Amino acid sequence: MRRWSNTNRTNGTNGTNGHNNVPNGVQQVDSKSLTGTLDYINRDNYEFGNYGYGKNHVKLLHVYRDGPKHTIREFEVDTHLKLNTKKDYLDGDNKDIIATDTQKNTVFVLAKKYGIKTPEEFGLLICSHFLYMYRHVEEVEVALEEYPWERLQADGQEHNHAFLFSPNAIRFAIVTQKRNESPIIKGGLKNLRVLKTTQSAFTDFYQDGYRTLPDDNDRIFSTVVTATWEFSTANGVDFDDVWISIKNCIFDKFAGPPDKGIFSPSVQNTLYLAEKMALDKVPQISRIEMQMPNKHYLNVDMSKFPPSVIENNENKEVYHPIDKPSGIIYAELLRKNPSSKL
Ligand SMILES: O=c1[nH]c(=O)c2[nH]c(=O)[nH]c2[nH]1
Repeated sequence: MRRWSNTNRTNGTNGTNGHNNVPNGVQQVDSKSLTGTLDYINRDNYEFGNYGYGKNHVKLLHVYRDGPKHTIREFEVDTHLKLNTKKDYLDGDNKDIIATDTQKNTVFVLAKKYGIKTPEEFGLLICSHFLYMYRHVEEVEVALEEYPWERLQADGQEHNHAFLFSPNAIRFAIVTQKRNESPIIKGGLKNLRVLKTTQSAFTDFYQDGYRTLPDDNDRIFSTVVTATWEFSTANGVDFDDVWISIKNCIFDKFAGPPDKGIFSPSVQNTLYLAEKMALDKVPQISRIEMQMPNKHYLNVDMSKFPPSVIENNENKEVYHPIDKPSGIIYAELLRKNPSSKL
């Protein structure tokens, strides 16, 4: 391996004979043919793991104008391609490379030609375009993240063309397709931060000499939900509806009814119940995975303060939010027989 250094020795003391960094004892040959020989040996010794290339964060706003009523969708799109040769990597031969700049253009042209309904459908369109247009493309992956625009309401009436950025949750989709195979369509949400002030406990967990955390019968529960689900079909699916339904399953199992709420014995149980409800409610998904970091709000021990400072030291008002460390709870739930629901 070449050693990079900032000294400029040419007298051979660095283990070379002073000419072109050829190791001592090696007969000097034409450097081009030596490189070629080494390449040949290396190709036999090594193989590629994952590889591919593409354009990340292609920003795109699409405006659909239906008379005075306008509808917008704004995305950041990543397109990744895998070609059926590696001559670009191995030989520096660029002939097959569909430039990442071309990939960016493709996103704009397809949005202009066909419009955008949902991130999932736009992802499917981009995948089929690349596979159809270029025989040497073996696999396409398109990841889309949507900007959370909501139509503005004025006096209870929906505005025709003004929108509010409402980052309650970020929607994303990932569509991958290999040549001659069906696409894999995933939908998801992230950054959905929620908190409740009661109806959460954590008790009866493993007791040994390492445990210091006491049982807590009434704690703050806060998390930032990430959920990813996989569709078993695209036929007749209303992808917007599915996204809202699954978000509502999370709210149902986290928050419960507005007056009484719903009791959570642990993050694990709440996560499982939300996933189960999503699989029950949305037959077109085959699996769902969620992550729920436990954003801790620690009780501040007011008993340490003297009565002259604080009278009622039974504290149910003041908590100390802790960023790190944070608990992380995750699980994936799958249908045992994926085709049984459809
Ligand atoms: O809901 C919880 N699950 C845990 O696994 C855990 N661990 C912990 O310290 N607090 C919590 N809370």
